[in-house]
Amino acid sequence: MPLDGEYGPSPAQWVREQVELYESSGGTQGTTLWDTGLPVVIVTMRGAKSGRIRKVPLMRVEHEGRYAAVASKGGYPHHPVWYYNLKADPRVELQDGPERQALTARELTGDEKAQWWRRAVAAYPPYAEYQEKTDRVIPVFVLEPE
Ligand SMILES: C[C@H](OP(=O)(O)OC[C@@H](O)[C@@H](O)[C@@H](O)Cn1c2nc(=O)[nH]c(=O)c-2cc2ccc(O)cc21)C(=O)N[C@@H](CCC(=O)N[C@@H](CCC(=O)O)C(=O)O)C(=O)O
Repeated sequence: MPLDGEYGPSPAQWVREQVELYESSGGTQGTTLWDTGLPVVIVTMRGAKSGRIRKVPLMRVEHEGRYAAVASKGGYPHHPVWYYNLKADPRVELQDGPERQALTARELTGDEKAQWWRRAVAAYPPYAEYQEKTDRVIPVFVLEPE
């Protein structure tokens, strides 16, 4: 069942604008992190408190049809609030370029997390710097088909 309801745009203009460009272009524009050329996906989820639809751009970390969602938030001391959304309702829709699919989020631990962390850092090396700069252990979810 698709995630529908009232959309709650990000209060961060650069994030809101990236979502708008990505979606309005059918996933042909706004698909990288600024001018880095590194690919971005859009993860749609339900707000844990508001019930509103939230759309969160994340770096694209993909392996054999599954994706990682890295709750780095630039190494800030606190988790991004979307972390709590996924804990409350793991159903997401992921847009990767023009492709959109329903996936389920599962928080990772242990060896599985370590494996996906290596993949994440390979895709976006600053993740390692973010983890260095905070005592917070950056959570990683895998987004996978049901
Ligand atoms: C600012 C806040 O955002 P956040 O959920 O903390 O997420 C912060 C960032 O992680 C988020 O903006 C990411 O998209 C930033 N970001 C990345 N963030 C990452 O953590 N990892 C990435 O790999 C990443 C890549 C990326 C690429 C492009 C880009 O444009 C942004 C990127 C926000 O949107 N707050 C809303 C509420 C959002 C929300 O989900 N509220 C919940 C309540 C949640 C709760 O409080 O429990 C609800 O609706 O019920 C508000 O204040 O109105």
